[in-house]
Amino acid sequence: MAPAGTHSSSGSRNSSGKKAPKGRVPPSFNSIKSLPAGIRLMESSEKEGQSNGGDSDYNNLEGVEYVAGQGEQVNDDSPYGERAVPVLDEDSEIGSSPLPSVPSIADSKWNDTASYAKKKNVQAWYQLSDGNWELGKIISASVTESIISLPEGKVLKVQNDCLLPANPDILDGVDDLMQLSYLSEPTVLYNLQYRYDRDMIYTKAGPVLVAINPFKKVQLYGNEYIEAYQRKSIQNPHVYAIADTALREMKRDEVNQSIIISGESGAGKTETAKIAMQYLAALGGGSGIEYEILKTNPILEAFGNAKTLRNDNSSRFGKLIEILFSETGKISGAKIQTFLLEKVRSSSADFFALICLKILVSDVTSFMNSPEWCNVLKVNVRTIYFINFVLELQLHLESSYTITGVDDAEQFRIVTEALDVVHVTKDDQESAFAMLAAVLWLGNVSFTIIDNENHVEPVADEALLTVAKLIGCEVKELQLALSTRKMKVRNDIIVQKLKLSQAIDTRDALAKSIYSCLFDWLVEQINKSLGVGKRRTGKSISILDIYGFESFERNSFEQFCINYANERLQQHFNRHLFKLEQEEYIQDGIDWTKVEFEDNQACLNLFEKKPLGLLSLLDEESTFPNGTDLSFANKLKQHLKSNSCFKGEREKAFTVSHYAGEVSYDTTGFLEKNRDLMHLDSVQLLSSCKTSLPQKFASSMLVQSEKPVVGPLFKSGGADSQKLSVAAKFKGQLFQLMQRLESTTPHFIRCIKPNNLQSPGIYEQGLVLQQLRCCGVLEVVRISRSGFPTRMTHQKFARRYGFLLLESVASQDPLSVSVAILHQFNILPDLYQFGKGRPLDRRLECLRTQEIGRFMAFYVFKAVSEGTRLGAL
Ligand SMILES: Nc1ncnc2c1ncn2[C@@H]1O[C@H](COP(=O)(O)OP(=O)(O)OP(=O)(O)O)[C@@H](O)[C@H]1O
Repeated sequence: MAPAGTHSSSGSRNSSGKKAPKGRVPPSFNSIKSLPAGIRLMESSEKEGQSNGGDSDYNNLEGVEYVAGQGEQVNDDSPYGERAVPVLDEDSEIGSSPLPSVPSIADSKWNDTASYAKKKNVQAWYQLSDGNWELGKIISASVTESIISLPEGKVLKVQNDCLLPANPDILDGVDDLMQLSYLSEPTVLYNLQYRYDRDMIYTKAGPVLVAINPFKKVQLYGNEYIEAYQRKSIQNPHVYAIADTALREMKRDEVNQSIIISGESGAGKTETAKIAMQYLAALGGGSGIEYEILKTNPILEAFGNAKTLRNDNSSRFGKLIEILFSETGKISGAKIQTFLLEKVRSSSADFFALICLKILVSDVTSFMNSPEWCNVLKVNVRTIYFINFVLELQLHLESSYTITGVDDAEQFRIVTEALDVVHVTKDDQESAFAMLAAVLWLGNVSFTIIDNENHVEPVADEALLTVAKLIGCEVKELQLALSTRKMKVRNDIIVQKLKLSQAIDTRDALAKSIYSCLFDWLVEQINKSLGVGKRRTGKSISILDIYGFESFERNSFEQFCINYANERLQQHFNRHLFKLEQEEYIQDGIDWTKVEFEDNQACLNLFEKKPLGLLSLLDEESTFPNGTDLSFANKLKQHLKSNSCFKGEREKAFTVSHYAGEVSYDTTGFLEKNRDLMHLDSVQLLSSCKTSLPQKFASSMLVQSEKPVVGPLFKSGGADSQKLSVAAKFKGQLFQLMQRLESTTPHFIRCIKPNNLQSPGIYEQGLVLQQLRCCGVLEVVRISRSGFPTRMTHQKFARRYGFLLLESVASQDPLSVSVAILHQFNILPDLYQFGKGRPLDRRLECLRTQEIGRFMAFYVFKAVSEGTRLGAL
């Protein structure tokens, strides 16, 4: 697998061979390819070769006919409302497509159909040497080879098994990938690109919503659209549609819901989460609390996001926001939980410095105009530019920290206004900004060597004095905390002087701790403001915005944690979409061929197994005072070499086979980041401060270290704070999260980044494909299509179609009515199946309706759609 972060940009603008869109078509309320609005394909005049299914007459579109009044049925049982399935003749070639799975080049059916293809001037996908797919026209074909012409006039002779069939033009840009007759990597890529080129950034992949980041404003949002989705006058895939379904299902089933948004950095997760929140706020609002909830976004973004190489506004934390509803369906409050704030990202404190800068100093203009703020923060524009963290940061990013197109002064105003809305008092705001300024100034604290053993002392300059003033401590105390460490030896306390590197580490650790405590404190303030306390009565919708799978050239502890979290989330995804689906069929006695899917349990075991899993071994090594990154790597190789998901690499590296591909980790810094030690001297310093926030931070650090914990505690150097390892804490949070998600009905949104330049209009095939593979989109379509995507209770089926029966069977039970309908219209038995009925949920349903609820499922996609059947009837 090519690493996502290092993927070579082999794609190009509109690089597929299909004709480029003629100008941009603004998205209209009716999607151009939501075919259910009454289009059906007539039988092709030429049916030859239909049995092998790969030989449709793509160019013959005269057969498209409009059939009135067939697109209005809403399928209440479908997770995302009405299915947008093309209405096709029962035996039309699209309906009878034989390709429910993603064929590899080797499985191509092309050989069988080449001669027909040639005769009908069929098009096919051909993979170029750069990995991109192009659409070629078959000029001539033999049993094994074809001659194809590519868009730029190139003519090639290729092996037939290097070609993949293309879909007929009528399927260009369909709303749901499930509708594609030929489902393969190029057809999926092309369909998504077709839509993306027309600003239709949302596409369904069965039950999953795929969202492609447009990197520009698209006309798809706002009240008009919200109302249209609420009224269901628009059926196009959208985040609003997902939020609407979640809201309806929460009310209907009285079950908590979750919207799980994933994707790699810059793919659009946070924006998507905000769009979902916007919809929920519009529909469930009224009390005013929704306004507060929306205002949490600028605050968390200001304090927790940073400009990175991949995203100008990258969230450096995972976030779960649970929106609570009253029994009447109105928003009553919310609760935010954050995960693994990335203060560990860099040992040189540059990331959190960047965050501070974003709030404090990127707002240069307003600082110039605001002497009061400068006074509060003890900074001015000139000094800011000379702060060490900033210089380090500029070097690190090789670019300026300023973000093009962002009005800093306006952003600063938005953040302070949002803090007002969530009831953070002006005094608290001032203290919070002072803490950020202290973090920045700490970066400027320098040291002089005072003896020939390289011991140091902080220089009592402007930086040191300002930090002391901002946090409210004596300068002397600060100097001591940064240059000495108290050690307990038997009953005596020994004061050890620090060497330069130790002092720098201590300084940076203090800065990081202040920053992360400040972030936690802010989240706590927000939760207090949004909390419903005992008033909580109804259900909730949780929105999870969490970093996706990461694979870079160099992968460290952060990628290790992030990818572990993604393994768990992938299992959740698998469980819900594949496993539960299959289990349901088995329970219902539905006869179906088991569809295989990648189960990632083996990889999770590699991480979680005790005592010989990656996490346990990491914690064990972190507790050894003499443990090093190298000894950790060696231990892994010693104990895990026979594990099929693990591979030892040279020196300090190892490779894990994740569901999304292999990732090699470099263990450099693993132990230090996992221990994340905070020296007691620094905690004591903060608790001795006269200002309230540092005192609060100190006590929360102490509480954390004193908490009874399950997992290893770190105690090194005698007097250091004992605490849970970062990995153990992360695992605990992840387990809690999974438990919470397990009790909800999930809705999945997969965000895709179309290019690494963060620019509109560029669609890099390779990059998109890589992400589609990583998030299992192709797999989910394959599995959903090969099952029974439409299910109805017998009652519903009988109610809906019973009137079509020639003889009145009103007195009969719903099952008999259903059977009669299917028999009357000679519906082929392989197109549907009757279920046995569900032991629990269906029985409850029965109790509710006082009817015998038995369950029936029938094929939709393999041959006909529900709409087609109506047409046929
Ligand atoms: N629906 C959208 N419409 C317009 N622009 C968008 C949309 N979604 C994302 N963007 C643009 O892409 C940028 C990155 O999106 P976002 O911050 O949501 O990514 P992310 O997946 O949350 O990244 P990270 O994991 O780094 O936080 C946004 O700042 C915005 O400019």
